[in-house]
Formats: sequence, structure tokens, C-alpha cells
Amino acid sequence: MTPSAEPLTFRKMHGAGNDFVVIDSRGRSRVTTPALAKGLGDRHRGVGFDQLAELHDDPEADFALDFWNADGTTAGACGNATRCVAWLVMRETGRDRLTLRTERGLLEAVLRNGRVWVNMGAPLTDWREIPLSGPQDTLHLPLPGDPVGVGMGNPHCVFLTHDAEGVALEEQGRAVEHDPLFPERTNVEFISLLGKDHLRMRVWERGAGVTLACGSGACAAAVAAALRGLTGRQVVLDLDGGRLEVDWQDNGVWLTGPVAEVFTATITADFLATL
Ligand SMILES: N[C@@H](CCC[C@H](N)C(=O)O)C(=O)O
Repeated sequence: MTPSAEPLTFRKMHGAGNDFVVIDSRGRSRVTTPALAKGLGDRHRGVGFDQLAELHDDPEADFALDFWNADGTTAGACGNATRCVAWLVMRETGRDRLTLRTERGLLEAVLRNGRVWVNMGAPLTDWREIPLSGPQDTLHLPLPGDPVGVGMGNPHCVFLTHDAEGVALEEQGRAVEHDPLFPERTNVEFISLLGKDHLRMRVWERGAGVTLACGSGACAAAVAAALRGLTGRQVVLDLDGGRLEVDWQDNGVWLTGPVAEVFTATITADFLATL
């Protein structure tokens, strides 16, 4: 049972096809519980989403965000939902620069030439920070395919392939997500080089499965490709749901891409009482 006895209004948004429910809890207590996230995240029983993002107040930032996966687990980062919510708050306030807090700490969003860029923070390349189950060279993880491990506030395992199109995404993604190398499981990205600083990426998300895009995954993939000498630090990535751009600066990894507000709807108190 959720703590909310009231109907719950939410927005459905897409960030390059990454599918979100956004709940605005500014000015009240947070409502999301693992049971609510799992119940709503179920595409048959509930509403369906890749992630639920709950917006709430923060004393030191313009707003704060919590992220939940469709399986009811939490995530420390979600780049595409961060872009979507920053876009909403910029539209609401008319501001072109915002601060926001996630589990990663205080981050920033800026509007440049009509596009919202978010700073996802510095990439983490120490095995403890990703985290891995033991000391490893994160640039060459001991798994078939020689992937790179990168933390963006959440774990990522990036495979540099000749043809991301040909990868058995579900089968490999699921297996790597649950590999004992990753004590908190992992997101899994498969990338291939399309041109200079241009990557194709397909993704399997921890707690959500195959998705059309993943913002933190795009950041991790761009970092992995740059560290392996495949690209520079500014990269365009083509995902199944659209194009994301990543710019790895000294102050953090910046991300932008398309945002869509799809609809607003209300979940009934009756349904919430079943969770
Ligand atoms: N879609 C996201 C990442 C969501 C979190 C992930 N599934 C996890 O568990 O870490 C993005 O845009 O970054």
C-alpha cells in the first residue's frame, strides 16, 4: 500500500525514446515507494515506464530528483529524465540555468541555442566507485568482449563492437547485468563507430531491460570510446529512439538530446490502494 490515499497526477515524457513517468512532489512529501514504482512500471498492470522520476524540493538547489526503475529499484542517475525535468522547470520558470540535486550531488542544467544540456558530473573509473566486486583495470574488464567499466553515479559496462546492430542485445544484456563482477548489477551498452566522433549505441538498462535510449549510458559510452582512443571528447550517438550528444568537459560530462512531453494523467486512489 502506498502512503498516498489521494489520486496521483503524473506526466509522461520521452527523452530520445527513453520513457518516463514524472511525479512532481514539490511542496509536499515524496510519494514513491518500491511497490508504487513496480506497480506503475508494469506496462500491463500499471502505466509502464523505463524510469519514474520524482521531483522534490531541495534547500540548496532549484529542485531535486529521485529515480526509480520499472522493477521497483532505485537508480543513482538518469540523464534523459534529468534533461526532461530540467526542460519542464525551465519552461515553468523562464530560466536558462538551473541547479539540481541527484544522488550524485549538485548538478547543473543550462539552455544553449534552445537545447537543454545537463552536467552529469565526472565519470568514475575506479573499480570501487562503479562498483565492481574486486580490484580490476576498468579500461579492460575481465569479460568476453573486453568491455570498459564506467560509473556515472550508476554502473555501466560498455562493449566496443564492430557492429552494435548485430548484437544479441537481450541475451547479452541480461547476462552482463547479473554478472558477479557487478555487485549492484549494471547497465550494458554496445557501441560501434559510425564516423569520426559518431557512435551507434544500443542499450540494456539495469532494472528496465532493452530501452530506446539511456542518457547516463551515452555519457559512459562516450567516455569509454574516448579513453580507448576511438573518438574525441565530443560525440554524437545514434540510439534506437533518437540522437544524443555528449561533451566531456573538465567540469563534467554534458548531455543533450530531444525531449517530448507526451501527456498528463491521474492514477486513481483505488489503483494506488492495490499496490
Ligand atoms: N535511462 C537512464 C538510466 C536509468 C537508470 C538505470 N537503469 C540504472 O539502474 O542505473 C538514463 O537516461 O541515464
